[in-house]
Amino acid sequence: MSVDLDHIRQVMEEADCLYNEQQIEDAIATMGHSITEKLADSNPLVFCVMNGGLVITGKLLTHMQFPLEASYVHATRYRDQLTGGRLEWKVRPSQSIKGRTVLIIDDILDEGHTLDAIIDFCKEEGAASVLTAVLVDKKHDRKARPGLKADFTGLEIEDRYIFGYGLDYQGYWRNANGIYALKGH
Ligand SMILES: O=P(O)(O)OC[C@H]1O[C@H](OP(=O)(O)OP(=O)(O)O)[C@H](O)[C@@H]1O
Ligand code: HPA
Repeated sequence: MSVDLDHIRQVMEEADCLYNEQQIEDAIATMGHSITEKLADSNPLVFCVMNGGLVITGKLLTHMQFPLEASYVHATRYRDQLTGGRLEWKVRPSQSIKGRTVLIIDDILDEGHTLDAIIDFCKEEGAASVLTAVLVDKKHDRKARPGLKADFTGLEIEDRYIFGYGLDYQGYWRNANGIYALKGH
């Protein structure tokens, strides 16, 4: 499918900025501090959830100055759509997670099916403990289970379709240096 770049540019021009770069960087630094307090002595295995987790993971890692191993998993359920479908695993963890403390980092906890599936997988593989960190938690009552929360959350956002800082609109604007809400959604 060909992409209309004029549309992609227009989406950014019309979007509402919910958080600017400084607000997000401050939230990431606070998350890094909390994660360090909790995990500094646990030799964790840290997984970025590709693709959306790319930006937050890279930035968060520089606030985690203790021994850890960093790697990635790739799971997707939105595939350029505005609503989620079935979770598809593209890359599962390549190293053994048995007995390890695992930290999963993603851009967003929306309905939470993605994180839940990755948590279940890590537990089935014998992880000693599984913690989660997300840049944003979307406020609504459609969570995969009541009260679902990440262990570390950067920012809360209203119930709109958002992009920037790893989050995409039709595969674009993961590189936007703020968190933006799509006009009309
Ligand atoms: O909480 P949920 O409702 O499950 O949604 C959150 C997931 O959706 C997005 O991934 P997506 O499937 O769009 O793939 P992407 O990371 O490649 O954008 C996002 O990066 C999270 O992984
Ligand atoms: O609001 C969103 N924006 C981009 N990707 C997403 N994946 C789940 N929710 C969202």
